[in-house]
Amino acid sequence: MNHEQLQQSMYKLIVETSTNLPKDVRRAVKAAKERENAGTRAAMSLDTITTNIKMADDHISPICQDTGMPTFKIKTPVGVNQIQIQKAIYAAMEQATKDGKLRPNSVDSLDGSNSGNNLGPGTPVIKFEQWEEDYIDARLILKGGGCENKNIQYSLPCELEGIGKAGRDLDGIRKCIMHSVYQAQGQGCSAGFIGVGIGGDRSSGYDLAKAQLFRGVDDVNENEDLRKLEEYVMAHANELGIGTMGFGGETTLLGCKVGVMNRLPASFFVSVAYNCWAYRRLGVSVNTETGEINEWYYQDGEDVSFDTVQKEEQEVKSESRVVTLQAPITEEQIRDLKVGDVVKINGMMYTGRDAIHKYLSTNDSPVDLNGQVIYHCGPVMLKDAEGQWHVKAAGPTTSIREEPYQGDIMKRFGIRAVIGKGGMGPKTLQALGEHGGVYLNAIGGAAQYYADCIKGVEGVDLMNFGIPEAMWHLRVEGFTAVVTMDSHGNSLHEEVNKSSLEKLAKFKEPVFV
Ligand SMILES: O=C(O)C[C@H](O)C(=O)O
Ligand code: SF4
Repeated sequence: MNHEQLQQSMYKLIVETSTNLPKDVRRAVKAAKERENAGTRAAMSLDTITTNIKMADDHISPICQDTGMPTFKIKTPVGVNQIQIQKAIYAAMEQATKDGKLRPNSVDSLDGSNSGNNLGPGTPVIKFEQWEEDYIDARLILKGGGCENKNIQYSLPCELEGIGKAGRDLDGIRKCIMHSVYQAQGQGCSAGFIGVGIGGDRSSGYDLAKAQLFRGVDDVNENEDLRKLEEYVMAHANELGIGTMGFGGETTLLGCKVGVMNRLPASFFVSVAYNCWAYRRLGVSVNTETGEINEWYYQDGEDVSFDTVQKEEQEVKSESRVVTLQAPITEEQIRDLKVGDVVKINGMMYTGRDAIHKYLSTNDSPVDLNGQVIYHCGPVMLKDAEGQWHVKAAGPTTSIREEPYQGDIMKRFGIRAVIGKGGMGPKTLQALGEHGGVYLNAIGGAAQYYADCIKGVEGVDLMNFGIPEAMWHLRVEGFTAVVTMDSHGNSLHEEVNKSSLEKLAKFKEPVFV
């Protein structure tokens, strides 16, 4: 096989997957957008999401800053050298990382160091299979860490919060799936897609769940029971009212695919793989002799374009109060904000995620954070020939991971605003009240949209933590986010969690008997 051409084909697969959302996913996002009422938070969020999808397309830049776990599924004719394919994938991964199409995302689990090139033990995941066709089928999914954290595995029988007892039958499975959507809330960047695996052991069950994510969004399950189950979940999960980003709304789930395999007599697992709206998976068929791409998968049908609503127009339609703030921000300005307000930030903000929060809990800050804004974000960055850094993608990361540290750090350093996604817990809410702070929710996955608001990179600290974990000093203009936790004890996340739990309880009665 032509090795250079094969590497080129794998590079194309990686770049397209990272930057161009497949058509079946676009159709689902578009349908969701049409269901939401104009002016609501859900509609505004979906506008940001569709604008972001278009920007990623236009700039050939990552849809979301989180490259996720690159997972390849490759089928090869008997006799094709799989080691050669593996080498081509490694080289292509390295190149795509250098070109800013992927974030360096492979981290040593023990010492926290980032390999820098997306290669390392277990990264990327490549699964080979042989088949009797005469071409190579290569598929790739980039599944982000935030949604991966919302995967869940049930062991039946069990007792589930809200929806009650789940037995070892189809109805028990139904309950697990409904519960899985509830427990994800908005933290996996809803509206999401789920792949469900029934049976297997703990690892093959999850594999089966993830394999479902390679099915087309519009395909119909051939197994009659599973088809009914998928249709039931699609009809009812949206009644939970979790909505885009957990802001409430009509659409919580965009797809549900269920697979089944045998199990052991003693075990009955239901494994759910949750994928965010930024459902980046594509596939190609490759000629075994030339290494060239013959065909792309998941791209059937007409182009799905999103009408580009200008940011300004969105505000006019929105019912929310819009407040512009210049950092550093005063306590008085923060105390004036209420849940539901839309805030536009100008000035500086500082990124900080897992490593920075842990560091700040026992060390001094490298910069004066008094009155400043912390952004839970691990961006994709590129350095030019002059040594200047540029932001290639910069959406928020899941904030709840910082819950153990956030309140103390805000108080100790005088931080006034924290921007992230998915919300934070009671400890932070209490600290916001005591100290005079606010939590702002940015739209998860909208990495191009936010990168566009960043007008300059003025410095960086703690680069030893690696690019995603370092503290980047960003100058922003019109960085827009919604107040979802305020200094008056209100939390939209708490409200949506509570109301969706009540709605979940409505699905307690048996359906599949
Ligand atoms: O790692 C990130 O940048 C984001 C992550 O995928 C998340 O959803 O929290
Ligand atoms: S930030 Fe959201 S959209 Fe991006 S990978 Fe994480 S869960 Fe997915």
